[in-house]
Amino acid sequence: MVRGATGAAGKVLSKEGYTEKLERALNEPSRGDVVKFSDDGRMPGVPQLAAALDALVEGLQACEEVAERLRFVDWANGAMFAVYPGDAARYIKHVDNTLATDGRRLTAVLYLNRDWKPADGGCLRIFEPTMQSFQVKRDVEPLWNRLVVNWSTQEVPHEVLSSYKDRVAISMWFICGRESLRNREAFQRLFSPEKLRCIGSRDRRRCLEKTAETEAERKLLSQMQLSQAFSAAELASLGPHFRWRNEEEVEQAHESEQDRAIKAAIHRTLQGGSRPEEAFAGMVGQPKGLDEGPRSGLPAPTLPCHFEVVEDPPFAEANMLLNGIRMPTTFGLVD
Ligand SMILES: O=C(O)CCC(=O)C(=O)O
Ligand SMILES: [Fe+2]
Repeated sequence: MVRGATGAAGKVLSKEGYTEKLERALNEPSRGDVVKFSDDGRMPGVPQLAAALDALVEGLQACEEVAERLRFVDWANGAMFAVYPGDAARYIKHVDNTLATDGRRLTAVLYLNRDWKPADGGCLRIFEPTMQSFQVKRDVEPLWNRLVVNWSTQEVPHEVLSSYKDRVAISMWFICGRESLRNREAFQRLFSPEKLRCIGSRDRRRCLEKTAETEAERKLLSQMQLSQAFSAAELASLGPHFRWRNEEEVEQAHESEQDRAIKAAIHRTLQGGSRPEEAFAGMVGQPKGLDEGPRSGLPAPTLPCHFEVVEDPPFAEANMLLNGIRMPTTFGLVD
C-alpha cells in the first residue's frame, strides 16, 4: 500500500491504473521508516507508557474544551515502534485518519533520540489544516522524552522531515468507539483484545454498549460475543445494522470542489496530454509559505487554540493534565 499517498491525487492515480507508477514515485520516499507493532502491548516499557498515556487521555477527557471529542475514546492500540534510518528517511505529508473513518482520534508520539541536533533533521512538521495547506504551523524536533499529542484527523496534516541520524519514536493511537462503529474493519477491531485495548482498564463490554447511538444498537452490542472472529455471514448481517460505509463512500460524500478540480486536472495531464502547468492553471490559489519554513517570528499560539510545547522542568502543566500523575516528559499539544 502506498503510505502517505492520501487525498484526491493518490486516489485518482490508483484508479486510473497508475498504481505502479505511483508506487515508484511515492512509495519509497513516502515513508522511509521501519515499523513494528506491539499490538499485545507486551514489548518492554509499553505497559508503563500505555498507563501514563491512558492517564493523560483520561485527564483530557475531563477538560471541557476537548471532552466532547474524546467522549467515546475508550480504546487504544498497543504501540508502534518506528525507526527512520539516518539516510534521509522521511514520511511525506499526510493525515493519520484522513476521512475520519478508521476510529483514530488522538495520536501520541514519544521520541527517544538522545543528543538530537538541529543538523540531524527529522523534525515533525505540522501544517495548518487541511491537506491542501502549505502553511507550516510548527516544526518539532524529535527530542529524547518529548511527547507530542495531536488530533489524528484533518486538523493536523503533518510530515516527518528527512532524518540524517537514526530516529526512533513510539506511537500510540487513541480510538473513538462511536466512529469505529460505522466502518467494517474498525468495528471488528473493537472486539479484538489483540488489536485494541480498552484504556485505563475499562470494561470492554461497557465501552461497547456506550458507543451505541440507538437502543437497538446497544442491545446488539450487549449480546455479541467478545473477542470473536466474525464469520462472513455475520458480517453481512451486521453491515446494514451499523450502517458501515467504506472509505470510498465517505470520500465521495466529503469530496470538495477543490478535490474534484484536482482530479480533473490530473486526468487532463495523464490522459489528455496537457502539460501540468496548463492543466492546473488558475485552479487553486498559489500555496503560501512553501519555502518559508516555520514562522519563527510569530508569537506562539496558546492552548487550546493551537500548539504548545511544555518544557521540562517544571512539570506544573503536565501534572495538571495528568490529574496529578507526574509524567516526566516534555510534551506538546496540537489543537
Ligand atoms: O514520528 C513522527 O514524528 C510522526 C510519524 C507519523 O506521522 C506517523 O507514523 O503517522
Ligand atoms: Fe502521522
